[in-house]
Amino acid sequence: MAIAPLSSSKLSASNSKSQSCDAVIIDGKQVAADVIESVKSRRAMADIVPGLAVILVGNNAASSVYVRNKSAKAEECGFASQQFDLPVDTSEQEVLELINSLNNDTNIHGILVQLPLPKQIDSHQVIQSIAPEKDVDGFHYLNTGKLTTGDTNDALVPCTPAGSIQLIKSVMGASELSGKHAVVVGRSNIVGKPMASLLLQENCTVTVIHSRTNNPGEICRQADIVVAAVGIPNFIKEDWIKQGAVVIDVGINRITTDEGKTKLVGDVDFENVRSKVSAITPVPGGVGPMTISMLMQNTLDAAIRGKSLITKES
Ligand SMILES: NC(=O)C1=CN([C@@H]2O[C@H](COP(=O)(O)OP(=O)(O)OC[C@H]3O[C@@H](n4cnc5c(N)ncnc54)[C@H](OP(=O)(O)O)[C@@H]3O)[C@@H](O)[C@H]2O)C=CC1
Ligand SMILES: Nc1nc(=O)c2c([nH]1)NC[C@@H]1CN(c3ccc(C(=O)N[C@@H](CCC(=O)O)C(=O)O)cc3)C=[N+]21
Repeated sequence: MAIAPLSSSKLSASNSKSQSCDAVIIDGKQVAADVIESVKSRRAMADIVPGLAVILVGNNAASSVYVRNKSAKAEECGFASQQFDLPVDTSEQEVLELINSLNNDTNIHGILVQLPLPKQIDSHQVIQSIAPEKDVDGFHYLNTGKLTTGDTNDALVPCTPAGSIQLIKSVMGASELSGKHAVVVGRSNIVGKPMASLLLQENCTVTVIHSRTNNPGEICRQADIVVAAVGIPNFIKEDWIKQGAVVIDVGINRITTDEGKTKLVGDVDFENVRSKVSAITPVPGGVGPMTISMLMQNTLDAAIRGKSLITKES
């Protein structure tokens, strides 16, 4: 197994293709750690303490783990992190009031509401109530609008797609990405759609597959780049993949093995697909750690922009 360290991150096309029998397993933990190092040094240079508020409603076990990981990483970066654990029966109004107070809190630069929310709360209303400049998930209309129009200079871009692009760029130069056929499997607002927008911006030819797509395997087989964000284990099979493709597995699925153990797997049949690809992300250790790193990057960017606005106004 070849692990791609960041030092060899810009593998050339010929390089990656010659490894088609021995795929590069993209080391998401390493790329994510490099992003964190850059966040730490930029934070120190800017001499600010970014404030990140993470709101968790209810006690979903997986969500609690993610939220704890986010808060721990924020502290490691020198941020002030505040975690709000609200009971499962919290009303929408109570969440909106909390967000309103965080929107007005000058020590808070980033607000994240962990999804999914309990059914009495309309997640759409909640997300749109976050001040766009503090929307570090990049889910507010202003940020999604900026992304789809290509106005990404001061947009907050959704963390998972932003991290996935960075992983693709760790094995493919920007010029190589241009003109490639990228197939995104999944069209959610948090992964599939923003992923397609980012790939378009990299001049890829983009196809999005969803649950109503006819002949998904046939389409996927044409892809130079496959991004899988479906939520179904082993959804992407070996015969869906073109020789030498780059495969990014966003899926996070908890399955029970024959031995009765819980295991984390992606959406790609990793063991059978890996022999065909030039590069592939593992689960765990692929996109997941990048999501958290990009959240830290977005929070720092939001804090730096907030500071420069205050300086300009004063
Ligand atoms: N690694 C990370 O950091 C993150 C991982 N995830 C993981 O990524 C996966 C996707 O998440 P998310 O986008 O939120 O999930 P959603 O459930 O919101 O979206 C799933 C998408 O897959 C499509 N889909 C479902 N079944 C099929 C099918 N049979 N054929 C083709 N397409 C299908 C759906 O199509 P349709 O729209 O037609 O229903 C939908 O667009 C999950 O495993 C999630 O846990 C999510 C966020 C971050
Ligand atoms: N508002 C909001 N923003 C999100 O970004 C968001 C969300 N809600 N709800 C849930 C999904 C899922 N998600 C993950 C983040 C990190 C890992 C991650 O770090 N995964 C590790 C493994 C962690 C483990 O062992 O469980 C890995 O893949 O290596 C996974 C999934 C963010 N999401």
